[in-house]
Amino acid sequence: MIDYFFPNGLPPTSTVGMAGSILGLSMVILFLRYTSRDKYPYPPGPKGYWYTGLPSTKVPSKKFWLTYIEWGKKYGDLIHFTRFGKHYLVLNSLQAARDILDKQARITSDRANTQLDGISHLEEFMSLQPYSDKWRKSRKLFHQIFRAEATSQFRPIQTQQIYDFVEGLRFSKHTLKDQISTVSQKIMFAAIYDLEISSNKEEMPVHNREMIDFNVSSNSFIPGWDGFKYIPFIQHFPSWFPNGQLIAAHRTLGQVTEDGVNKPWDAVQEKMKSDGDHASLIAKLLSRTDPENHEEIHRIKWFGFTSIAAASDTTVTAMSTFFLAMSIYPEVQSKGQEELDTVLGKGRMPTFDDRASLPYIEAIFREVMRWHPAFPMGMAHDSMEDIIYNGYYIPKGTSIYANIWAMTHDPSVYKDPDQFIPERHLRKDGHFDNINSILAYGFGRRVCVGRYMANDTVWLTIAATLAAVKISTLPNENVEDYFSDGAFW
Ligand code: HEM
Repeated sequence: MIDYFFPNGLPPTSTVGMAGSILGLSMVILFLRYTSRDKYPYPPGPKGYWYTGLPSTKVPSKKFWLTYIEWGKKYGDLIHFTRFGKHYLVLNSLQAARDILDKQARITSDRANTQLDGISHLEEFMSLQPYSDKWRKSRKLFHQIFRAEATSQFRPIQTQQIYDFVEGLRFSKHTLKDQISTVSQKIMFAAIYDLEISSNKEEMPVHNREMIDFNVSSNSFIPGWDGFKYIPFIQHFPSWFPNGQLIAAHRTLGQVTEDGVNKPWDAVQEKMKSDGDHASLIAKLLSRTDPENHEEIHRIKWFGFTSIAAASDTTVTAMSTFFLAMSIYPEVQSKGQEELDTVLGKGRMPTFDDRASLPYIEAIFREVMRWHPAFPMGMAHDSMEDIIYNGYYIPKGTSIYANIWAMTHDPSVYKDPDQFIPERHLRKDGHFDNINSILAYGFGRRVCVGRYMANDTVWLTIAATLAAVKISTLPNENVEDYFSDGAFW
């Protein structure tokens, strides 16, 4: 009988002991989990049904960040709900975000990956990778390239492209939105691949656009909308099944992503063969990598497309926000232009070296980042352990969203938060808050790794545009149309 269970004889006592210990430990963990769960309630929030959780009709898809502010009036700064067994938590206050996402970053820096994300290759993007060795190695690579001291390498590219963009504002036949999107992508394609693109409608930038559009149209950034992905075996469900189109769309996205990664990569490989002087960032990274180190080469390949995808639309949103603000607040525009005229003299274009002498332009930049943060609710951080916070139980595996919008529009911190008031950032001592305090870049160990480059691009766009163009004279543009929904989507 015993032989039946252990055909190779009884296991050694140490193995039995170990198994016993593991069993015992598991029971203790289970016990602790249950006692934590029993002792501490989940944070308050709207209730749903067993398993399916909050119905999708109750999960807001438009201006969702505002809905959570409304819900906050009823439930408080922490709002909890479930969808298909997955726990979601929205943090409406900066204090809670600092406590949970910054101070406990060791256990709140995960990203959830599902079977569907594997189909669409989303798991290859550093921004979407779980908190793992794979992510750590990618993040290190990004950090080397985009850390504060290194981003000055991109300034010549940013300067040339932004000056050309400003020049084009006077006569270009393209819409403002296309011009902004083009310059944002031009900067990134030049910086990463040394590839010149002339329009956002070209094949390579379009792959990037399609990927972003997918994430936006599938509501990927909205707390709870990805709940269906956690249904077991969802990747095998037929297309007529609810959400079946989204499952099929993940397969299509897989192809888009592959093209997005491969096309510029192949173009760089060609250039490296045909042009001995080719010195793109990708080529430089490859030149110091062992050709047999396939893991590192794979990482560099995905570093390229991830940078393009992460940078383009976020930067576009910040730039567009600036144009919107200037068209609505002409007095702010005039003040910025006066400062430029006084400090630089009429007709001189600003450079990065002028930044410290232009406090009002700096204040406009800070206000742009506050007024319409590009990612109003950032990206979800998943918890890797159970957390007890302020007497509430946040289970392991909860997707935690910081409501950045709520924090940058907190009336107790910002008077008249919906108004665009650069003066609120000017202090008597002439100093500004550390650039890392800009909440639009997120939190903890997942904070935007490209923020120093983004600061440069957005700041120079503001300064150069105000130095050369009066925004109300843009040809037949109603800038507000670009923000039909309060942010770029
Ligand atoms: C105004 C422009 C930008 C804004 C507002 C912005 C905002 C953000 C936010 C909110 C996150 C998520 C942070 C979190 O999880 O807490 C993020 C992540 C990221 N951003 Fe940016 N971003 C901008 C530009 C850029 C640029 C220029 C790059 C260049 C490469 C970049 C690369 C990334 C990457 C790779 C991540 C993922 C980091 C990780 O998961 O470890 N971003 N960004």
